[in-house]
Amino acid sequence: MSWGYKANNGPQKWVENFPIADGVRQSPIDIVPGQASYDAGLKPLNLKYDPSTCLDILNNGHSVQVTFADDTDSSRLTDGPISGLYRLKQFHFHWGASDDKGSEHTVAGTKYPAELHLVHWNTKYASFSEAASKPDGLAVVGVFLKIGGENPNLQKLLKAFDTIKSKGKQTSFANFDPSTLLPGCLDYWTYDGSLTTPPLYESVTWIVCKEPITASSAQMAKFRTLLFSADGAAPDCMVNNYRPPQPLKGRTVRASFK
Ligand SMILES: NS(=O)(=O)c1ccc(CCCCO)cc1
Ligand SMILES: [Zn+2]
Repeated sequence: MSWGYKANNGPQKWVENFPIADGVRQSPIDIVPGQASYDAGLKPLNLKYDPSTCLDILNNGHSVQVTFADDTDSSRLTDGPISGLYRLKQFHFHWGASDDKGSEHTVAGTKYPAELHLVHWNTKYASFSEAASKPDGLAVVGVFLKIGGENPNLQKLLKAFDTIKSKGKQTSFANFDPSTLLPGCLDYWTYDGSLTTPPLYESVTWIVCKEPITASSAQMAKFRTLLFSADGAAPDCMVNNYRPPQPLKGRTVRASFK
Protein backbone atom coordinates (compact mmCIF):
# COMPACT_ATOMS: atom_id res chain seq x y z
CA MET A 1 0.00 0.00 0.00
CA SER A 2 1.36 3.42 -0.86
CA TRP A 3 1.42 6.47 1.36
CA GLY A 4 -1.58 8.74 1.69
CA TYR A 5 -3.52 10.71 4.28
CA LYS A 6 -5.75 8.05 5.83
CA ALA A 7 -5.36 6.50 9.29
CA ASN A 8 -3.70 3.39 7.82
CA ASN A 9 -1.25 5.15 5.44
CA GLY A 10 -1.15 8.75 6.65
CA PRO A 11 1.39 11.10 8.31
CA GLN A 12 1.56 9.04 11.52
CA LYS A 13 2.61 5.96 9.47
CA TRP A 14 5.07 7.55 7.02
CA VAL A 15 8.07 6.97 9.34
CA GLU A 16 7.76 3.19 8.73
CA ASN A 17 8.91 3.56 5.11
CA PHE A 18 10.52 7.01 5.38
CA PRO A 19 12.47 7.16 8.67
CA ILE A 20 13.51 10.77 7.96
CA ALA A 21 9.95 11.61 9.00
CA ASP A 22 11.50 11.87 12.51
CA GLY A 23 14.43 13.99 11.22
CA VAL A 24 15.84 17.28 12.50
CA ARG A 25 14.44 19.61 9.83
CA GLN A 26 10.96 18.34 8.99
CA SER A 27 8.08 20.40 7.59
CA PRO A 28 5.58 21.88 7.99
CA ILE A 29 5.88 23.76 11.29
CA ASP A 30 3.75 26.04 13.42
CA ILE A 31 5.06 29.56 12.80
CA VAL A 32 4.91 31.68 15.97
CA PRO A 33 5.33 35.29 14.80
CA GLY A 34 6.46 36.51 18.24
CA GLN A 35 9.32 33.98 18.21
CA ALA A 36 10.54 34.71 14.66
CA SER A 37 13.73 36.76 14.36
CA TYR A 38 13.59 39.80 12.10
CA ASP A 39 16.63 39.63 9.77
CA ALA A 40 17.43 42.97 8.07
CA GLY A 41 19.81 41.08 5.79
CA LEU A 42 16.97 39.19 4.12
CA LYS A 43 16.27 40.49 0.61
CA PRO A 44 12.83 40.92 -0.94
CA LEU A 45 11.69 37.92 -2.96
CA ASN A 46 12.42 38.27 -6.66
CA LEU A 47 9.94 36.07 -8.53
CA LYS A 48 9.68 36.22 -12.30
CA TYR A 49 7.35 33.78 -14.05
CA ASP A 50 6.78 33.35 -17.78
CA PRO A 51 3.24 32.07 -18.50
CA SER A 52 4.48 30.41 -21.70
CA THR A 53 6.37 27.88 -19.54
CA CYS A 54 3.09 26.53 -18.15
CA LEU A 55 2.59 22.98 -19.49
CA ASP A 56 -0.17 20.96 -17.87
CA ILE A 57 -2.40 20.32 -14.87
CA LEU A 58 -2.39 16.91 -13.20
CA ASN A 59 -4.16 14.93 -10.49
CA ASN A 60 -1.24 12.94 -9.09
CA GLY A 61 -3.33 11.12 -6.50
CA HIS A 62 -2.07 13.35 -3.68
CA SER A 63 -2.84 16.88 -4.95
CA VAL A 64 -3.58 18.93 -8.05
CA GLN A 65 -0.34 20.06 -9.66
CA VAL A 66 0.50 22.52 -12.44
CA THR A 67 3.83 21.70 -14.09
CA PHE A 68 6.21 24.09 -15.87
CA ALA A 69 8.92 23.77 -18.49
CA ASP A 70 12.15 24.12 -16.54
CA ASP A 71 14.70 23.84 -19.38
CA THR A 72 15.39 27.61 -19.20
CA ASP A 73 15.59 30.27 -16.47
CA SER A 74 12.43 32.06 -17.62
CA SER A 75 10.34 31.16 -14.55
CA ARG A 76 12.50 31.55 -11.50
CA LEU A 77 13.12 32.77 -7.97
CA THR A 78 16.16 34.76 -6.89
CA ASP A 79 17.11 36.81 -3.80
CA GLY A 80 14.93 36.41 -0.69
CA PRO A 81 16.80 34.08 1.69
CA ILE A 82 18.46 32.11 -1.11
CA SER A 83 21.64 32.53 -3.12
CA GLY A 84 21.72 31.69 -6.80
CA LEU A 85 18.76 31.03 -9.06
CA TYR A 86 16.02 28.48 -8.53
CA ARG A 87 13.73 27.44 -11.41
CA LEU A 88 9.97 26.91 -10.99
CA LYS A 89 9.08 23.23 -11.49
CA GLN A 90 5.46 23.03 -10.32
CA PHE A 91 2.87 24.35 -7.97
CA HIS A 92 0.21 22.42 -6.04
CA PHE A 93 -2.12 22.79 -3.09
CA HIS A 94 -3.06 21.20 0.24
CA TRP A 95 -6.57 21.60 1.65
CA GLY A 96 -9.11 20.32 4.19
CA ALA A 97 -12.49 18.60 4.21
CA SER A 98 -13.95 21.85 5.61
CA ASP A 99 -12.92 25.50 5.72
CA ASP A 100 -11.53 25.22 9.28
CA LYS A 101 -8.42 23.26 8.27
CA GLY A 102 -6.23 22.36 5.30
CA SER A 103 -2.99 24.34 5.48
CA GLU A 104 0.27 22.57 6.36
CA HIS A 105 2.01 25.47 8.03
CA THR A 106 0.01 27.10 10.81
CA VAL A 107 0.44 30.58 12.29
CA ALA A 108 0.33 30.63 16.10
CA GLY A 109 -1.82 27.50 15.82
CA THR A 110 -4.17 28.97 13.23
CA LYS A 111 -5.01 26.63 10.35
CA TYR A 112 -5.98 28.14 6.99
CA PRO A 113 -8.38 26.34 4.61
CA ALA A 114 -5.60 25.69 2.10
CA GLU A 115 -1.97 26.32 1.22
CA LEU A 116 -0.33 26.83 -2.19
CA HIS A 117 3.22 25.57 -2.73
CA LEU A 118 5.37 26.96 -5.57
CA VAL A 119 8.27 24.50 -5.92
CA HIS A 120 11.62 25.74 -7.28
CA TRP A 121 14.97 23.89 -7.70
CA ASN A 122 18.54 25.17 -7.39
CA THR A 123 20.19 25.46 -10.79
CA LYS A 124 23.57 24.63 -9.26
CA TYR A 125 22.23 21.07 -9.81
CA ALA A 126 21.47 19.55 -13.20
CA SER A 127 17.77 18.80 -12.63
CA PHE A 128 14.86 18.91 -10.19
CA SER A 129 15.34 15.22 -9.39
CA GLU A 130 19.02 15.74 -8.54
CA ALA A 131 18.28 18.88 -6.51
CA ALA A 132 15.34 17.34 -4.61
CA SER A 133 17.60 15.42 -2.19
CA LYS A 134 20.26 18.13 -1.56
CA PRO A 135 20.20 20.31 1.58
CA ASP A 136 20.06 23.48 -0.57
CA GLY A 137 18.24 21.84 -3.45
CA LEU A 138 14.74 23.30 -3.28
CA ALA A 139 12.98 26.53 -2.35
CA VAL A 140 9.22 26.35 -1.85
CA VAL A 141 7.11 29.50 -1.59
CA GLY A 142 4.03 28.85 0.55
CA VAL A 143 0.93 31.01 0.26
CA PHE A 144 -2.06 30.63 2.59
CA LEU A 145 -5.62 30.72 1.25
CA LYS A 146 -8.33 32.29 3.42
CA ILE A 147 -12.08 32.41 2.80
CA GLY A 148 -13.20 35.62 1.11
CA GLY A 149 -14.45 36.82 -2.23
CA GLU A 150 -14.17 34.65 -5.31
CA ASN A 151 -10.62 34.65 -6.67
CA PRO A 152 -10.81 35.05 -10.48
CA ASN A 153 -7.24 33.78 -10.96
CA LEU A 154 -8.04 30.58 -9.09
CA GLN A 155 -11.14 30.19 -11.27
CA LYS A 156 -8.95 29.38 -14.30
CA LEU A 157 -7.48 26.41 -12.45
CA LEU A 158 -10.80 25.20 -11.05
CA LYS A 159 -12.34 25.09 -14.53
CA ALA A 160 -9.86 22.35 -15.43
CA PHE A 161 -10.77 20.18 -12.42
CA ASP A 162 -13.68 18.39 -14.09
CA THR A 163 -11.28 16.88 -16.63
CA ILE A 164 -8.73 15.69 -14.05
CA LYS A 165 -11.11 14.41 -11.37
CA SER A 166 -9.35 11.11 -10.72
CA LYS A 167 -5.78 10.01 -9.98
CA GLY A 168 -3.48 9.99 -12.99
CA LYS A 169 -5.58 12.35 -15.13
CA GLN A 170 -3.78 15.27 -16.72
CA THR A 171 -4.61 17.84 -19.33
CA SER A 172 -2.75 20.58 -21.14
CA PHE A 173 -2.81 23.90 -19.32
CA ALA A 174 -1.25 26.84 -21.09
CA ASN A 175 -0.41 30.44 -20.43
CA PHE A 176 -1.16 30.50 -16.74
CA ASP A 177 0.79 33.10 -14.77
CA PRO A 178 1.43 31.83 -11.22
CA SER A 179 2.26 35.35 -10.06
CA THR A 180 -1.51 36.02 -10.19
CA LEU A 181 -1.71 33.68 -7.15
CA LEU A 182 0.74 35.71 -5.07
CA PRO A 183 -0.40 38.14 -2.38
CA GLY A 184 0.18 41.87 -2.87
CA CYS A 185 2.68 41.98 -0.02
CA LEU A 186 5.56 39.50 -0.20
CA ASP A 187 6.67 39.75 3.43
CA TYR A 188 7.75 36.23 4.48
CA TRP A 189 9.01 33.90 7.14
CA THR A 190 11.84 31.53 6.21
CA TYR A 191 13.37 28.41 7.77
CA ASP A 192 15.21 25.23 6.76
CA GLY A 193 12.82 22.33 6.27
CA SER A 194 11.73 19.40 4.18
CA LEU A 195 9.28 18.09 1.65
CA THR A 196 5.94 17.71 3.43
CA THR A 197 5.16 14.43 1.64
CA PRO A 198 7.24 11.32 1.17
CA PRO A 199 10.15 11.06 0.45
CA LEU A 200 10.28 13.91 3.05
CA TYR A 201 13.79 14.95 1.91
CA GLU A 202 15.35 17.65 4.10
CA SER A 203 16.10 19.77 1.06
CA VAL A 204 13.74 22.74 1.26
CA THR A 205 14.35 26.38 2.09
CA TRP A 206 10.82 27.32 3.11
CA ILE A 207 9.55 30.80 2.28
CA VAL A 208 6.06 31.30 3.76
CA CYS A 209 4.21 34.50 2.87
CA LYS A 210 2.63 36.34 5.78
CA GLU A 211 -0.30 37.64 3.66
CA PRO A 212 -2.87 35.11 2.46
CA ILE A 213 -4.76 35.20 -0.83
CA THR A 214 -8.51 34.63 -0.89
CA ALA A 215 -10.73 31.87 -2.21
CA SER A 216 -14.50 31.69 -1.85
CA SER A 217 -16.07 28.86 0.10
CA ALA A 218 -17.53 27.63 -3.22
CA GLN A 219 -14.03 27.59 -4.73
CA MET A 220 -12.77 25.58 -1.77
CA ALA A 221 -15.64 23.15 -2.32
CA LYS A 222 -14.41 22.67 -5.90
CA PHE A 223 -11.03 21.41 -4.62
CA ARG A 224 -12.97 18.80 -2.63
CA THR A 225 -14.56 17.37 -5.80
CA LEU A 226 -11.18 15.95 -6.82
CA LEU A 227 -10.50 12.28 -6.03
CA PHE A 228 -7.53 10.45 -4.50
CA SER A 229 -8.84 7.39 -6.35
CA ALA A 230 -8.34 6.38 -9.98
CA ASP A 231 -11.10 6.12 -12.55
CA GLY A 232 -13.17 3.00 -11.92
CA ALA A 233 -12.11 2.63 -8.27
CA ALA A 234 -14.48 3.49 -5.42
CA PRO A 235 -14.55 7.31 -5.37
CA ASP A 236 -12.41 8.67 -2.50
CA CYS A 237 -12.62 12.47 -2.09
CA MET A 238 -9.30 14.30 -2.15
CA VAL A 239 -9.50 16.20 1.15
CA ASN A 240 -7.24 16.67 4.20
CA ASN A 241 -4.12 16.14 2.06
CA TYR A 242 -2.00 18.02 4.61
CA ARG A 243 0.72 16.96 7.04
CA PRO A 244 0.39 18.44 10.53
CA PRO A 245 3.13 20.66 12.01
CA GLN A 246 6.37 18.92 13.01
CA PRO A 247 8.80 19.58 15.90
CA LEU A 248 10.99 22.68 15.42
CA LYS A 249 14.01 20.88 16.99
CA GLY A 250 15.89 24.09 17.72
CA ARG A 251 15.47 25.72 14.33
CA THR A 252 15.22 29.49 13.97
CA VAL A 253 12.44 31.04 11.93
CA ARG A 254 13.47 34.36 10.40
CA ALA A 255 11.14 37.17 9.33
CA SER A 256 11.77 39.50 6.40
CA PHE A 257 9.62 42.14 8.09
CA LYS A 258 9.32 43.91 11.46
N1 LIG B 1 4.57 19.69 -0.36
S1 LIG B 1 6.02 20.09 -0.84
O1 LIG B 1 6.01 21.39 -1.51
O2 LIG B 1 6.94 20.00 0.31
C1 LIG B 1 6.60 18.93 -2.02
C2 LIG B 1 7.19 19.36 -3.21
C3 LIG B 1 7.63 18.43 -4.15
C4 LIG B 1 7.50 17.06 -3.89
C5 LIG B 1 7.97 16.06 -4.92
C6 LIG B 1 9.31 15.48 -4.52
C7 LIG B 1 9.77 14.42 -5.51
C8 LIG B 1 11.13 13.89 -5.05
O3 LIG B 1 11.63 12.94 -5.93
C9 LIG B 1 6.92 16.63 -2.70
C10 LIG B 1 6.47 17.57 -1.76
ZN1 LIG C 1 3.12 20.90 -0.86
